[in-house]
Amino acid sequence: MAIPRLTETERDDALKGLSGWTLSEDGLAIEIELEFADFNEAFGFMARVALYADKADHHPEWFNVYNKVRVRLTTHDADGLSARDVAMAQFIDGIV
Ligand SMILES: C[C@H](O)[C@H](O)[C@H]1CNC2=NC(N)=NC(=O)C2=N1
Repeated sequence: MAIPRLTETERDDALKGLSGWTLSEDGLAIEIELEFADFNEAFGFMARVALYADKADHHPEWFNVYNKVRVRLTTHDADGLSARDVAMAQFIDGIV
């Protein structure tokens, strides 16, 4: 399903409303590095995001080592950032 890509203005406005996220070098994704108390907390976070992702049919690209989780959000079907990425980032901001 084709999902519209955000315009540059929409993208920059969206980033202003998020906390801790940065635009990737290629401009196609937003990224964040999160640090938790321990692995248990980190994995619990990942479990919550996984349930959101499954429901939203929108999946993060992420990397976890012990208590750190790096999350990259992009919309493959849009070859760039879409509203789904912003919604997921807002969800993540709300639970960390
Ligand atoms: C078939 C399935 O609905 C699509 O592949 C969904 C799955 N999850 C997805 N996740 C992300 N990040 N981008 C997508 O374009 C996407 N598309």
